[in-house]
This record gives sequence, structure tokens and C-alpha cells, in this order.
Amino acid sequence: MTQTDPILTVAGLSKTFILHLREGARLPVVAGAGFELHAGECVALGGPSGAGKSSLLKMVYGNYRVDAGTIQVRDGDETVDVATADPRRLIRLRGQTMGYVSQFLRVIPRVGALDVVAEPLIGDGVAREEATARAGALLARLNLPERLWQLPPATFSGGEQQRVNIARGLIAHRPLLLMDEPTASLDAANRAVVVELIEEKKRAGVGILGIFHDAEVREAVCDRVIDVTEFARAA
Ligand SMILES: Nc1ncnc2c1ncn2[C@@H]1O[C@H](COP(=O)(O)OP(=O)(O)OP(=O)(O)O)[C@@H](O)[C@H]1O
Repeated sequence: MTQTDPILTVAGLSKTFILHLREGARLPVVAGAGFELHAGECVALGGPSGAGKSSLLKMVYGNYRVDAGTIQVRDGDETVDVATADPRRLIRLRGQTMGYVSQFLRVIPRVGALDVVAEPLIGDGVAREEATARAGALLARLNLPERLWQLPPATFSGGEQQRVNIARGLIAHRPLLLMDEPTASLDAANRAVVVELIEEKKRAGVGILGIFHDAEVREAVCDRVIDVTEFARAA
């Protein structure tokens, strides 16, 4: 295994949702999906609404089980197949290698925004003071007013919550980042900051797989688009 090996290799991936509350109706989403993602590359999952982009991203993160295929993630000197990894291995993979930035912040009651953002760094062993300073710098770049930093984000606006979420998702180094619509509720100025942050990640060698509905953002950061309809058609 070398550094030029893909960070993520998906092969022969198939999934059919079985709707148990609908007399077991079968809803195929993907069949035989395969692609590679390299370090430093940003790849968008493309295709119309309902094509299976979110489902595919959730399979890569290990949230959805797959019926067939492999999802190989390079984890230091090892390779982990997300499709078959046991939960503890998956948690370790998520802790050190595979990050996920969703559209929505999962709010932790009573924890202020600054601590929400600093937490992944503290988990990596960074001293609290340094982690908090870096969290503040990132929140400042994302134009989150300082008066909000100590407050729990539960009552923040949609765009404020999303910026806290992006900061939390990007603050620590993870070689593989999955992003689901990271700029959905942001204004133009903050979208531009997120574009810069994504470019910095790419320069740091991070491989990014994401859903970017905003065409301007997609064109700015993505090196190519994988059309999920190709996989859906086979399903
Ligand atoms: N948990 C689930 N159970 C059953 N069906 C699901 C589930 N998740 C997704 N689907 C179905 O799978 C198909 C693909 O959905 P998915 O959300 O992956 O599409 P998408 O390309 O991300 O769409 P959008 O761009 O609208 O977000 C849809 O028909 C959807 O109804």
C-alpha cells in the first residue's frame, strides 16, 4: 500500500430498501456502484433529487447497511471495509480518519458553541486551551458573532447552526471527509469562507466526497462529479 493508493475505494455496491410497513415493498437505490477517491481530491455525487446521493454517502459512512459490495477506507497502514467492519472498528475509523459534515447540527444540551467546536480536537488529545483558541479562530472566520460563542447553539438561526456544524466538522484533521450540502443555509460571504476552508483541506491532502447542490460552490471546489444515476439505472 502506498500514499498514491485511493483513500476510498467503493466496488460492486448494491442496496435495496425494504419497506416493512409497506408489505415489504422493495426500493432499489444503487446496484454495482464503484468509484475511487484520492487524497487531495474533492468529488461531488451528482444526479437529480432521489437519485441516491444521500443514501450512498450514508453507506460510505456506515450508517446504512449494504446488500453487496465493499467500501475500503485507507486508515493509516490498514484498510477497513466499512461494509463489514464491526461497530467498534467503525467508531475508531470515524474518530481518526473519516469525518462527516451533515447539513444539520446535532445539538448537545447546555454545551456552548465554542466547546461544541473544540470537542473533536480535545478528543484528539489537544490541550483544552489550544483547542478553544483554534475553535474561536475558526468561528471568527465563519463570522459567528463572539457574543454567541458561550451559548448552546439550540436557539441559533439555521445558518448560525450550520456554521457551528461546519467548524466542528473541519477543525480536526481527518484524511477522508464526507460532506452533505455544507453550504445549504449560508449567505454568499459565508459560502465563500467554506469554499476557502475546503480548498485548505484539499491542500492538506484530505479526500472529500460530498453533495453540493450549489453549482457555484461545486464548480469552485470539485475536481469531478460522479453521476449517481448511472448506479441507480442498474438498480
Ligand atoms: N431510509 C430509507 N428508507 C426507505 N427509502 C429510502 C430511505 N432513504 C432513502 N430512501 C429512498 O431512496 C431513494 C434515494 O434517496 P436519496 O435521499 O439517497 O436521494 P438523493 O439523490 O440524495 O436526493 P435529494 O437530492 O433529493 O436529497 C429515494 O427514492 C428515497 O425515497
